[in-house]
Amino acid sequence: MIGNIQLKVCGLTSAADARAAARAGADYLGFILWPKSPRFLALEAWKKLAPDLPAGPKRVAVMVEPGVAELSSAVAAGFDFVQIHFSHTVPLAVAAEWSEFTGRSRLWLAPKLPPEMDVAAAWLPLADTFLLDTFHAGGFGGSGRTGDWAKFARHRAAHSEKTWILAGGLTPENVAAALAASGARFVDVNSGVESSPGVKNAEKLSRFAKNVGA
Ligand SMILES: O=C(O)c1ccccc1N[C@@H]1O[C@H](COP(=O)(O)O)[C@@H](O)[C@H]1O
Repeated sequence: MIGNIQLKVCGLTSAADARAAARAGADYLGFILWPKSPRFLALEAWKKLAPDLPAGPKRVAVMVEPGVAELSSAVAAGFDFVQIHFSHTVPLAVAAEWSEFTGRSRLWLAPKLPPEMDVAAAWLPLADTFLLDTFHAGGFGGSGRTGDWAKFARHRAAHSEKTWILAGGLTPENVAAALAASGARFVDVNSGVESSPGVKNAEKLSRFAKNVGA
């Protein structure tokens, strides 16, 4: 926690970067289990890494539309939370299955929302936490592009019983403006604190944390 802001640092692939994130004040460490990501960490690699991770921050598996077997393997591997990115066209029954499997308190839903679309009312009971990332037609996350901060503020105000995480293109340079415009109390940073995909930059991380607290 930095001031009253919770921080997740995502896209980690090494223990050294996880320690740097923890030193910067991360409450959550994210590991991307999606093979198409340039920050992909295979589950076997995660299992080797886990004993060297810093104590304290919670561990988040980031997945894209997982099947139940895949989800089951991730949960069994010791993650505290599962963040699932998915197309808005995924049937509700599939999302309900994710929720039944993890329980709503461990599930972070990250719907891929076209600009004109809001979080569907039917998804809300499935998870306690929602992550709003920038829409980009060609992918699921890690775009490095900023999103619609007013839309985030609207969702947060309309459903204040949920935890809302702001993601998408956050950097040391824009995070203070993003917090002010969105009202977010929980941010997720990824490519904005990297030297290259999957490799974090300690100087950017500490500047990001400083600006979160400013
Ligand atoms: O980073 C990825 O490659 C990725 C792939 C698939 C799903 C999620 C992914 N990353 C998530 O994207 C957001 C924002 O990233 P960025 O700051 O715009 O680079 C973040 O939640 C990551 O967890």
